Amino acid sequence: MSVRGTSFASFSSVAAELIELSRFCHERGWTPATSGNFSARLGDGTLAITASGRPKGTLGVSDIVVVNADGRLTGPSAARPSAETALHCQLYRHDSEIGAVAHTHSRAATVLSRRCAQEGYVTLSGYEVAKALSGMTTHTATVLLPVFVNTQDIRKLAEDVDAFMSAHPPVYGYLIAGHGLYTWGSDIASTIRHIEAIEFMLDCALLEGGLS
Ligand SMILES: CSC[C@@H](O)[C@@H](O)C(=O)COP(=O)(O)O
Ligand SMILES: [Zn+2]
Repeated sequence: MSVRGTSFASFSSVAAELIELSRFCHERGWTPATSGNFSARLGDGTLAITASGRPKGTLGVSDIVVVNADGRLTGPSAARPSAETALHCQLYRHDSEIGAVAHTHSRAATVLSRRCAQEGYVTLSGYEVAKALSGMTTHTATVLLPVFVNTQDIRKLAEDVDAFMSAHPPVYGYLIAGHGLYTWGSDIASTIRHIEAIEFMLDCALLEGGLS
């Protein structure tokens, strides 16, 4: 599928890739109702991001908006950027290698993040598919996903995520309790690989019924 192998040449090509990525996640049940949001870096330092409140299975190009590094619209638009734009901006600010970000509300991420909210992290250990994560070379490594308390204070959450990422690199993604998963990659192709791998491991962990 064309989601794999993205270049960040133009808004229209990035928008098409984001629409496809959104549909890909929606078809797998990872973005129920209008949940989830997706973004990618454009060549000029701005970001293309899904508009707020739109059903992620049927996005059109008018459902993708452009914001600057602070999350503000770069031009007139009938659509508002995602309510969680600040979480995307934090990631792009934190690491210049991040080229795309995906946020899902899958059943596994929702249940496991609630189950592990007290501990503050979900550990995914012993899964071969962990090697799909960039830089991960062995299934024996543990993927640790921090779990943050859910809040409507997105700016504060972004600060907390930033502090965690600075203190505990490398971070492949994070969970928000009862809410969902954020993950990212150097481009849309690696982001979709990461989200598939992490969602798969979360599904396995949910089936296995235990986590520490
Ligand atoms: C439909 S409830 C989910 C939202 O509150 C939010 O968490 C979400 O993921 C989507 O917000 P959005 O503003 O559409 O990007
Ligand atoms: Zn959300």
